[in-house]
Amino acid sequence: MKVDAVVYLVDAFDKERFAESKKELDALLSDESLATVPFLILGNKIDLPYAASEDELRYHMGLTNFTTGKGKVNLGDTNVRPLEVFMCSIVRKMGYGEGFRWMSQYIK
Ligand SMILES: Nc1nc2c(ncn2[C@@H]2O[C@H](COP(=O)(O)OP(=O)(O)OP(=O)(O)O)[C@@H](O)[C@H]2O)c(=O)[nH]1
Repeated sequence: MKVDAVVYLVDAFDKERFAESKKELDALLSDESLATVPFLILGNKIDLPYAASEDELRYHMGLTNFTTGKGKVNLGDTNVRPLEVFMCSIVRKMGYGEGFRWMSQYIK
């Protein structure tokens, strides 16, 4: 089975479960069959006042200095896997569009 991309949705409000979520994400990130597959990490529920910020989420997921940049970043002639964090609110229909647009540039 060919996987084009991975979208990983984290509940940014459920801080108690960040460690659990990081563990699952690490397992996917270290899966050899996904080594070159773009990863979109969505931090959901930012409409809630105590939801984690993007920086907090990045930190707790162990992604600080590991994300590859928003906007158009050409990784074509590198073997760097595209990975970015976008914050969103699914109920408010906000934020994930940017994430999916970012991801689409890396899908052949
Ligand atoms: N405030 C808010 N609630 C949301 C959002 N997206 C989903 N929900 C709510 O979250 C609930 C579903 O919940 P989760 O507990 O996140 O679901 P889950 O990931 O399937 O379950 P767990 O594995 O137990 O976390 C529903 O009541 C949704 O309405 C959002 O962007 N903002």
